[in-house]
Amino acid sequence: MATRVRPSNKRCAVIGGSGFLGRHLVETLVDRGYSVSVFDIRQSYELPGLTFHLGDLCDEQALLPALKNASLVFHCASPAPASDDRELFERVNIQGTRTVIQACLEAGVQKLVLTSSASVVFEGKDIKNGQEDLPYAGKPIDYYTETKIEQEKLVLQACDREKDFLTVAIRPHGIFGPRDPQLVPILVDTARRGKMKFIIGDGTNLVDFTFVENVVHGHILAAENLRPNSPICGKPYHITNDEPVRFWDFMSEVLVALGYAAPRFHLPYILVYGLALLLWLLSMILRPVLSFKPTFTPMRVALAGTHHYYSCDRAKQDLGYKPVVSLKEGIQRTVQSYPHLRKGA
Ligand SMILES: NC(=O)C1=CN([C@@H]2O[C@H](COP(=O)(O)OP(=O)(O)OC[C@H]3O[C@@H](n4cnc5c(N)ncnc54)[C@H](O)[C@@H]3O)[C@@H](O)[C@H]2O)C=CC1
Ligand SMILES: CC(C)=CCC[C@@H](C)[C@H]1CC[C@H]2C3=C(CC[C@]12C)[C@@]1(C)CCC(=O)C[C@@H]1CC3
Repeated sequence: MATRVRPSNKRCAVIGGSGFLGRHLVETLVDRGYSVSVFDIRQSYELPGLTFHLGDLCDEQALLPALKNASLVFHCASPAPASDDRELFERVNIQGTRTVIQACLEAGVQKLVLTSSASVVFEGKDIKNGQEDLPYAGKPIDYYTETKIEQEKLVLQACDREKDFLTVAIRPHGIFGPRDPQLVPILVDTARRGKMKFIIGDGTNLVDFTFVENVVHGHILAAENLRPNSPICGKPYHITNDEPVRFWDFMSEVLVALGYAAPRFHLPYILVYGLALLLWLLSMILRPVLSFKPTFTPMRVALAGTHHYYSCDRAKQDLGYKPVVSLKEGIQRTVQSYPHLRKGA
């Protein structure tokens, strides 16, 4: 009879480990003595002792070698929200996540931690101190959100104590930090093109921005607390900095620290949202003949002009979560890591 090697509980795999969050997670896991294998469609760095497996997560045969002997898998791969490619999101976030679950079951993985998103409940309307029991967005604003909802449902529903397969979802919001390819680069690009002069709405809307190391901390706590008798099985958890801040204050602080002017003039939210919707419709209609990606998408305008901050009381209670880096320190460390994005650089 073939003997099944019992996976070590310090052996894990990170799907999407070449990405912004994935790489920070991998580095922390290695520091904490985990043996890590990375699965991604690209390799963005090297680290001693780390095994890289290149492949598409939609391909189970490519995934299986990366999951071999791992008791724990983190799934933090997704196409970038800016791609706005419906087919790609459906293939990777929905079909691909089914494949990840199937591969985990086949490889004897015991725990799966998904990086979901707090945006799964966001429909463009204010959310103040939102709890995890808010319903999923009935009318998600973009395909990214639509497929993140389905992805989270798939992973949480797959939690099965009988099969010795436990799952949990982490819902971060507005991740920022060194090497982030999205937040600071988009902001600086917008400023360099002279488009960061306006505040959408009255500028008082509160939002969560979460330093990447806090998100990593939340993921590892979830993994280490995921046991058959624990209350966290099959549940989602908000992970934020627990310091909601005005969206426009945060943007201004980063801009000014990098040498750019803070936005000053106000535009009515409804007007900008309407324009963004029109532009988006136009880009859809013209897609067969002309491809252009508007900076001001309805989702971005909604994120910039509404309240969206979340309670992480559930994570504090069930996971013992507490942010490890304050917003102030997170902003300082982030700004210092982008010398090439300073004005004049
Ligand atoms: N950045 C943010 O503010 C937030 C991110 N999230 C979630 O966190 C996760 C990580 O996001 P980031 O690190 O910001 O993104 P990222 O784009 O830096 O990393 C995603 C990684 O997934 C990989 N990937 C994409 N498609 C793949 C495929 N078919 N097969 C294998 N690998 C594939 C990419 O190559 C990339 O390395 C995602 O699931 C995202 O939805 C959730 C909330 C906020
Ligand atoms: C809180 C949260 C979920 C942030 C996610 C990151 C991005 C969605 C934002 C990072 C930079 C932001 C930004 C805008 C929208 C949202 C971001 C892309 C604008 C395009 C909004 C309209 C403007 O006036 C310019 C902004 C540039 C930066």
